Amino acid sequence: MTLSPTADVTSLPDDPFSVANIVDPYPMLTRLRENGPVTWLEKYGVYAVAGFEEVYEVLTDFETYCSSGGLGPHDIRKDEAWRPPSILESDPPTHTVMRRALTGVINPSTVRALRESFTPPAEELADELVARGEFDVVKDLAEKYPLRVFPDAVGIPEDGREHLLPYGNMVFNAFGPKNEIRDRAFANADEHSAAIMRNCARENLDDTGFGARIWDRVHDGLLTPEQATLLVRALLSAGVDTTVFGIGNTLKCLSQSPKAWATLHDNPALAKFAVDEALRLESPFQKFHRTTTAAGTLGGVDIPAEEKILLFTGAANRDPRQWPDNADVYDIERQASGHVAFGMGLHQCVGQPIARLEMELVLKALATRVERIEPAGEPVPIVHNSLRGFESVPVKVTPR
Ligand SMILES: O=C(O)c1ccc(-c2ccccn2)cc1
Repeated sequence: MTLSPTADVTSLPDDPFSVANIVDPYPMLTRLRENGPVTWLEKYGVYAVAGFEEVYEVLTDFETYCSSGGLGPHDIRKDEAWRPPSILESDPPTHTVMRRALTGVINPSTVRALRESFTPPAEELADELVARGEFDVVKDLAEKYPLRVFPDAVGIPEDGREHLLPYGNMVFNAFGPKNEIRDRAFANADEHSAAIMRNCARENLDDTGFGARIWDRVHDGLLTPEQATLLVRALLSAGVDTTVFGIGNTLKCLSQSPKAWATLHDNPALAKFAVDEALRLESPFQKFHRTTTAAGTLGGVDIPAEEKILLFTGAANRDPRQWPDNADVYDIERQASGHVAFGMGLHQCVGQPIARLEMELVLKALATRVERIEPAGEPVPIVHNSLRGFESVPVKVTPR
């Protein structure tokens, strides 16, 4: 039951899940930020939060704004969840043991060990594509590279990997309303889910990957078999689509900024800054929900308990109050760190070091081989309920 909004919140009729607002979200996001700290979205009966300060407050106050209601617009504790909840849809104390297990397996030191095996595929792909001179950043690189390295790092079999992108597409579209976009993603849901769940079982995981390391924590009593299964599912849910979009969005920004590419080409060590600025400007993960556990106020606006808050992390990352000089412009020299593209606080992305390694290696492989990159056609945005990315980003490259 959705209570009517309290007196001091203003309403907007905008539909953040309309095709128009997905294809070009930024005018609407500016309207939301300028409308005030919290906006009542009449169409969905949720409170929209788009300013950096308020988004940051919601992300870091996990007690008032909980995750166990799920990241979609309906509370999964009241409506049927489409799949058993896992670490993403959990709060302390349940969350604590799963997070401890996962960070024991995936952390800067275990990810550093991946650099050696993650580098050759990036360089082979870069060699191939630079030789071609013209290619599609998304179809020929962003959708290929993560699938060359990440499934092996988790330790899943070759068989069934074609379900990874479609499954991630379901997971992330499920953070939006039950609309056509979500329905299309769920067209072959059972087939994708069955294939992914098979690869979460210990017997289907090789002995060297992240999956087996998670299962080790069952043998030492930290996790139940159900928790281990769901943590491997978390890796397979979250570890592909987001990095595909991260690579695509970063190269889309760079292909449209000759100055930025020249700076990166002259100093490939700037790859990290090029990535952070792209994740700020075109955040792959644009929006998702939290649920209030008690009545409170946010930015001076009263919000009742058990209400859904729609967090626009993509809008927060473009807040001019946080990035004063031209927040809407790609500037590789900008100090973009501090953005919320990987979330913030308790649920901050565990896979962040893996995603960063993948994006850094792809950028360095291209930056050392390519003198100039330029658009060879208009990028085509993907129509998606929570992720921002492109179907295609055609480019033309001039070898060094
Ligand atoms: O526990 C899961 O299944 C799960 C965990 C994390 C995510 C996620 C969401 C947004 C960005 C990156 N990761 C999705 C699913």
